[in-house]
Amino acid sequence: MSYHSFGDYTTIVVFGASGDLAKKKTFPALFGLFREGHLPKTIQIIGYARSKLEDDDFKDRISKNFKGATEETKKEFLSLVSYISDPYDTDEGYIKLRKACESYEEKHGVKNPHRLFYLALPPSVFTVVCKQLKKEVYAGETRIIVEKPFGHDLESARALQRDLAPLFTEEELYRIDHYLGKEMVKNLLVLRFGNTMFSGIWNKSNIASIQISFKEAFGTEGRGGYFDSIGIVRDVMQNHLLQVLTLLTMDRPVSFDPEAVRDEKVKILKAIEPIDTEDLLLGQYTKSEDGTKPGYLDDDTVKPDSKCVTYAALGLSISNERWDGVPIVLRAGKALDESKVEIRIQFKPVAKGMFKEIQRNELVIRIQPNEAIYLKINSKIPGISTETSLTELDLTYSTRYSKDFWIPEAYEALIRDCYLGNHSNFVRDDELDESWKLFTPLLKHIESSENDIPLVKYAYGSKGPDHLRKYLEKHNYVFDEPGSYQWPLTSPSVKGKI
Ligand SMILES: NC(=O)C1=CN([C@@H]2O[C@H](COP(=O)(O)OP(=O)(O)OC[C@H]3O[C@@H](n4cnc5c(N)ncnc54)[C@H](OP(=O)(O)O)[C@@H]3O)[C@@H](O)[C@H]2O)C=CC1
Ligand SMILES: O=C1O[C@H](COP(=O)(O)O)[C@@H](O)[C@H](O)[C@H]1O
Repeated sequence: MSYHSFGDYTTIVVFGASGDLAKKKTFPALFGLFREGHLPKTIQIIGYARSKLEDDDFKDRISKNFKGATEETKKEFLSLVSYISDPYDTDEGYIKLRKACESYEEKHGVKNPHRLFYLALPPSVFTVVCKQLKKEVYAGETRIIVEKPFGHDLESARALQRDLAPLFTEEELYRIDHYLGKEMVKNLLVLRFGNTMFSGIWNKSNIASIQISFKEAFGTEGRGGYFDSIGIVRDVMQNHLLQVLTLLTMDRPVSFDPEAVRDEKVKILKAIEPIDTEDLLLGQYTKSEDGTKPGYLDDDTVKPDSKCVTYAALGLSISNERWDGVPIVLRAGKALDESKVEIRIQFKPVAKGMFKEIQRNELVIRIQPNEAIYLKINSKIPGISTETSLTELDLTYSTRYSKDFWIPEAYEALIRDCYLGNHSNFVRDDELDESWKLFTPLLKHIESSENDIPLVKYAYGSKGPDHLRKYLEKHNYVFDEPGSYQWPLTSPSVKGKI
C-alpha cells in the first residue's frame, strides 16, 4: 500500500510542549523513531508552549524519558529541536513559528512545505490554536494530530468538530486513540482475516461470548481532580475498548486501505444496540485491605462525596447476522490486582456424547503486558492416561520472537503512520460521532443527579466488585472448573473425562 509520506525536510511542531504528555509520550516517541531510523535526520522539531523555558532547560525536560539513548543519538536528536514560548491566542508566537518554518524551508530549497502539528494540549485550547495555525502557519501540506478527549459527550464532540471542520479537511486531521497503535491491536485484522480457521468461525454459530477487559493496578493518585469529571467509562471505554471491539467484530474490509477499514468500523458501530442501563456493574475503589493504598475518596483533589465510577462492566449486543445474540462485555477498572488488557472469546461447547466432561475452547488475545495469543484446546493427557486436559496453542511474543524485533510503542507507531500519511489507525469523524451516540445516553444516565446509581465498593488491589463473577456468568462466560486448567501443566492430575 502506498501513502503520501512527508519528506526529508519536514517541520514537526508540538504544541503544549511543556506538558505531561509531551514529556512522557510525544518527545520520547519522536526520539524513538529517530533512533530507529524512521525519521529523517534533516527534519526540524519545534516545541511551542506558554511557559518561559530556555532551550537547554526544555531539552533537559523532554529527554528525561528517552529510551535506548546513547549520548550521541540524544545529542543528534536534540540538535534538531528548538522551543518557542508564546501565548496560544495572539499572533506573535505563530508569526515566529511561520518564520522558523519558512527559513528552514528556504535553506533547504523546499517548494511545497510539509508541516506536522501535534496538539498535546487540553481541549479548551484546541480551537484557538487551530484558528491561529490556519491563519498564520498553514502552507503546503499540513497534518494535525489531535489528542483525546474529542469532546465530553455527543454534543461537545460535534461542537468541536464544527469548529475544526472549516479550518482543516478530514484528510488533514489525525485523531489519536493510542490503543490503535498497540502492536496486538494492529494484529487483529491479520489474525481474523488472514486465517481461514478464524475467519470461518468468527460468528454467532461458534462464539458464545466476548469480553474485552482493561485492568490497571494503580488508582488515580495525583490525577483524581482530572479523573473526577471523566470516570472510567469516558476515560477508556468510549474510546480504547470500543475501538478494539470494532476491529474485533467488523466485517472484512475490501483492502487495508484506511477508508475501507474505517467504513467497516462505522458500519459495525451502527449495528451496536443502545447500551442497556439496567445491565451495568459500576464500582468505586476504597482503601486497600492492608490500608497502605488510598481509596478514591481519600484523594484531596476529588469531591468528598464523589460518585465517580472507577470500575465498570457493561453488556453490549450487536444486531447483525454475524453477532445477533452473542453477549459482549466491556469491563475496565482502576486500582485492581494487576495491570492487564485482554480479549477473551469463548466458543460454544462441543457435544458431550463421547465425553463425560469437556471444556470450552477459549481464545485469549493479550494486548498488554507481554503480547500473546493463546487458544485453549482440549487434548489427551500424554502417556497411558485416557483423560483429557485443557491446554493451549500458544503464541507468546517474548518466547516466539527474538528480542531483535523492534515493537514500537503506540505513540511511535502512530506518529510514524501520520508522517507516512496513513490514516488507518486514526479515528474518523463519523466513527467518533457513532461512538458518542452509543455512549452519551449511558453517561447521562450514570451522571444524572436524579438517578441514584448503585456504586459497588471494591478494595484497592482486589479483582474488582464481588459481583463480577456473577455478572460475567450472566453474560455466558463459563469459568474453568477449579483445578481443571493449569499452566504450565506439570502433573497429570488435571481433570476431564472421556
Ligand atoms: N498526560 C497523559 O498521559 C495523556 C494526555 N492526553 C491528552 O493530551 C492532552 C495534553 O495532556 P497533558 O500534557 O497531560 O496536559 P497538560 O495539562 O500538561 O497541558 C499541556 C500544556 O498545555 C498548556 N496548558 C495547560 N492548561 C492550559 C490552559 N487551561 N490553557 C492554555 N494552555 C494550557 C500548558 O503549557 P503552557 O502553560 O506552558 O502553555 C501545559 O504544559 C490533553 O488533551 C490530554 O487529555 C491523552 C492521553 C494521555
Ligand atoms: O487514555 C488513557 O489510557 C491510559 C491507559 O493507557 P495504557 O497504554 O497505559 O494502557 C489510562 O491510564 C488513562 O487513564 C487514560 O486516560
